[in-house]
Formats: sequence, C-alpha cells, structure tokens
Amino acid sequence: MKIAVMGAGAVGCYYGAMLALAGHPVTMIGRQAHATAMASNGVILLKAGETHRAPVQATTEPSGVADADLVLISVKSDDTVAAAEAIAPYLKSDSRILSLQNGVDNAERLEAVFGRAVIPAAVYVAVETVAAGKVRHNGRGELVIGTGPASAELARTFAQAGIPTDVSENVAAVLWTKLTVNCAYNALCAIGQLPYGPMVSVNGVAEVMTDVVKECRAVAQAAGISLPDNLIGTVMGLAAAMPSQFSSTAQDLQRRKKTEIEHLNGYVVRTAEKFGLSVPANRTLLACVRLLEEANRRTA
Ligand SMILES: NC(=O)C1=CN([C@@H]2O[C@H](COP(=O)(O)OP(=O)(O)OC[C@H]3O[C@@H](n4cnc5c(N)ncnc54)[C@H](OP(=O)(O)O)[C@@H]3O)[C@@H](O)[C@H]2O)C=CC1
Ligand SMILES: CC(C)(CO)C(=O)C(=O)O
Repeated sequence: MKIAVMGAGAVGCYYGAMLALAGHPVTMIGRQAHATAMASNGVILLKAGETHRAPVQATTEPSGVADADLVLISVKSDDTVAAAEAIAPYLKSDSRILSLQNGVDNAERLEAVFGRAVIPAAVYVAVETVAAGKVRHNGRGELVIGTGPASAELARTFAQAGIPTDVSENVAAVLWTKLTVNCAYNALCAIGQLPYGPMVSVNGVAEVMTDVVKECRAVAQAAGISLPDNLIGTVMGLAAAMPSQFSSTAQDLQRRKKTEIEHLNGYVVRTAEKFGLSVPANRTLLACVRLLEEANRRTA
C-alpha cells in the first residue's frame, strides 16, 4: 500500500515510521527542516529503548500525495482545511483518507474540502518530536477508526505494522469520549502547568473536571451521541495512568504555539450554543487558554 502522510510532526512521523518499517512505501509531507532531515536519514523513531530508522520519501510539496493509496492527515486541527486544500488537487480518485487528529469534526471538515468520505480515527498514542524527523514514542499507539468500505483492510494493514486498530460502528462516541478527556485535562494542565497527577489532587480541580464532563455529556446527548456510563471513571483514570504527563495544550503554550483549544472546549461551547445549552465550566477554561495564548502573543 502506497502511503502519504500530510503533516510530518509527532503523530505523522510515528505512524508513517511504523508503516514504513513494515515495508510500505511512505511519503512524508512536512516543513522544510523535517523534510530535509527525513530525506537524508528517514524517520528516526525512539521506541521502547531502541532506535529505528524508517526509510521514507520526504517532501514539503502537497503533490507528495499524488500516487498514494492511503493518505494520513496528521496536522493540528487549526491547519486541517489549509492542508486539505493544498493536497486536494493531487489526490488519486480512489485513495483512502484517514484523519489522525484530536477533536471530533476534522473528518467532516476534510470531507467538505475533498467532496468524498474521510475515515475518522481516535488516536491513543503519546509521542513527541525531539528533533527534525526524529520522534520519541512515550506509550500506547492504538487507533479506533470509523467504518467504511476500506476500514477492515486498513485495520489489518495497521495491525500487521504493529498498530492495534479497531473498527467502531460508533466512532462518534469514541471521538466524543476522547474530546471529553481533552476538555477535562488540557486547559487545566495548561493553566497550572502541572502534570496530571499533582494537578488532580489540587483542591477543587476534580470538581471542575466533573462539571466539564457533565457538560460534555449533555452537549453530546443533544447532538445525538450517547457517551458511556462510566465516562467520569475513564476521565479520572487518566491521571493515575499518566501522572507525569502534560497536556498537548500545556506543551503548545510552553512552546508559545497556538493550541487546539478552539477544537476542544471551544467545540463544546459552539455546539452547546447551537442547542441552547449552558456550559460554564468549558466556557471558562476556553477563555483562560485564550488569555494565555494572547499573553504569549504580546510577549513574543
Ligand atoms: N502528539 C501526540 O501524542 C498526540 C497528538 N494527537 C493529535 O494528532 C494531531 C497531530 O498532532 P501532533 O503530531 O502532535 O502535531 P505536530 O505539530 O507535531 O505535527 C503537525 C506537523 O504538521 C506540520 N504542518 C502543518 N500544516 C502543514 C502543511 N500544510 N504542510 C506540511 N506540514 C504541515 C506542522 O508544522 P508547523 O508546526 O510548522 O505548522 C507540524 O510539523 C493533533 O490533532 C493532535 O491533537 C492525538 C493523540 C496524541
Ligand atoms: C489524552 C491527552 C489528554 C493526553 O495528554 C491528550 O490527548 C492531549 O494531551 O492532547
């Protein structure tokens, strides 16, 4: 299967490398420094104490998707539409497209640009870029993808490449569950700049997280999506599973980058407004992260 990855960052390099190491021809599309490094060295993947060199083609050009049977989209949610518009003219008419992104509406936004089906995926991995074209895997790696004519074949291909993949008839609920986790952790971790373990033990934090979860459940319900009964257990369990983790929002702010908050708590707030629901906890967290982004901009 010829594979192209649009967005050679942490997630794109991880899944691109895993597929390349399994023998698939992979083309990575990324920024200049990353493309230059990968063109010389492939993707360097640090995983479980070992260093792997995954052979890939690398380019900065959107035309890198031209002969791909499968295109993985792994840009941040703010870049989804621009990335889609850049590659749209070059896509093969029968290529499969998979969104490997957080947030619940990236596949829909991609479909609006491409005019064809895009398979959404919930991505359960902890991976970070340590240098251009070099990523460190910090845990997990499995995917839950939506249904479609190609989903079963893709799941098999991924599993053979060491990427455990389930196909879900109800991927919307899976994505909303992950969104709820992000809404509960990302902003609070960014505001406190504390990892999850110490963060949840601060007086009052668990109560705010519980309010966020209740609001997310109500908004999802209004949108026709039922979230699992044990949602709060899933959410609170993450702090015990990853006590030293900082949210991607906290990391983005530390690096003075724009965060994905508009696609996390921001998405919940916008959807709540459509249904006339009040979501004060999500709204407050959204405003706090916007303040931190603005403060970063002013001191740039
Ligand atoms: N990292 C993780 O462990 C996890 C991340 N996710 C989700 O996966 C998605 C990707 O995250 P992540 O990999 O961390 O993000 P990164 O910022 O590491 O990777 C995205 C890369 O794509 C590049 N890019 C953006 N637009 C273009 C373009 N038009 N052409 C070429 N390159 C482009 C970015 O460059 P630049 O920065 O210069 O714009 C960046 O290098 C997000 O939705 C995230 O929430 C989900 C689970 C875990
Ligand atoms: C699951 C979680 C909260 C892990 O840090 C994440 O997806 C993020 O940081 O964006």
